[in-house]
Amino acid sequence: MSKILVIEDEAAIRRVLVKILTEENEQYEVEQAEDGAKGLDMIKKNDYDLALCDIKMPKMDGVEVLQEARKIKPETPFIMISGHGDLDTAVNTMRLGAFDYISKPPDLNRLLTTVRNALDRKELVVENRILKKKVSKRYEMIGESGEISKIKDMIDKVAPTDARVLITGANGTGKELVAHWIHEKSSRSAGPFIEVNCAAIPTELIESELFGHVKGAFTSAVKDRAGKFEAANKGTIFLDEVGDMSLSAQAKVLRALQESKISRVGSDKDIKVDVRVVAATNKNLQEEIEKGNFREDLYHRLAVILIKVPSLNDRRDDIPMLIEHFADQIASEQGSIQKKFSKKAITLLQSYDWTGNIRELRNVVERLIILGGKEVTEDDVQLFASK
Ligand SMILES: Nc1ncnc2c1ncn2[C@@H]1O[C@H](COP(=O)(O)OP(=O)(O)OP(=O)(O)O)[C@@H](O)[C@H]1O
Repeated sequence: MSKILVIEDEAAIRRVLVKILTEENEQYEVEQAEDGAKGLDMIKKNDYDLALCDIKMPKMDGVEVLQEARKIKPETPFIMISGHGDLDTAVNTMRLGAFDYISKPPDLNRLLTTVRNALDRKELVVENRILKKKVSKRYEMIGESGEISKIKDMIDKVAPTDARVLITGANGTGKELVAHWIHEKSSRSAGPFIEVNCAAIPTELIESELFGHVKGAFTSAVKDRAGKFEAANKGTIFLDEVGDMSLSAQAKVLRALQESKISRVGSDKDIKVDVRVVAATNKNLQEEIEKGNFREDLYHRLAVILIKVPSLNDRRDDIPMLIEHFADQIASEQGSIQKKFSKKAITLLQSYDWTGNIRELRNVVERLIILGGKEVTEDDVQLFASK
């Protein structure tokens, strides 16, 4: 259903417009207002997908209606209807945000095409807004504790520079989120953000994954292929679980960092790359260096800036906000209404041991939303999330 409002003081024209639209498409639900003030009032109270608005009207003219409506419902498109004397004004309303204008008496074809176009665009605008919200919500960094504020400050300072950053912290503390924001807030944000999970790639494939290969470099290399460093050119590469990288891959990464160039496996041709490196690990790299598992020179190259992400147990003040955030996120993912958590339920959750960190907290919130009552209570927590 598309809700359309016709604001027109001339009864005959109003009737014609309503008739044309209702007969054109049974999905059009058309309402009418006989002057500008009434029209604006209806816009305030309802969500219309489109308004058709006459320019010359008593009480409040169409330009005023448009300007006021833009303030309260900017997403509602306006098609202005102009009479003989106000064509210039009609053209000017486009600058004020009107979608289009039609002249009186309305030409049937032009009217219907403009209406269709305006409705299509409205749908796109709304879809786009939902998508954008979804994307930014996924990466929202929730928390106001001293610990998280320090991290946010650090991101703001470090992001605009090209400095390499090493992010440390236990599993599920939000290291990837930090890396994402370093990229987003940098001048490279229009470029790619390429993530490589070094622990998930078999040792024998990591070099080819990072640097690419040429045909014949190894048995399965049937054609030339670019690696992640090349893919991340002009952007950021995020080396997650960097502590799990083989020593030979470490040597190649070191060269890429020192000389800003790489070569594909099986080739000695150098390729220049302009990539910012952000790495993360849950390992204690100092210990790995002592054990001979990690190159000290690479460590110093990577850890120009060190960001330590605290575990959830060290920032319990953020737990209530995180619960609310996840409850909201899960409700919108599942298309259900958001459940509230009682104060006591939140306090109990706040006292738990969250060694599994934020990822574990999110899973618990999801479980409680599915299994708990209308309002998630302390009993629900004890039953379904006891530790
Ligand atoms: N401050 C935060 N606010 C909201 N969500 C968060 C926050 N920190 C982490 N998350 C969410 O928790 C989950 C785990 O975060 P993330 O993947 O960044 O952790 P990680 O430290 O990279 O984990 P791993 O070491 O296992 O790769 C993600 O879904 C992330 O969006």
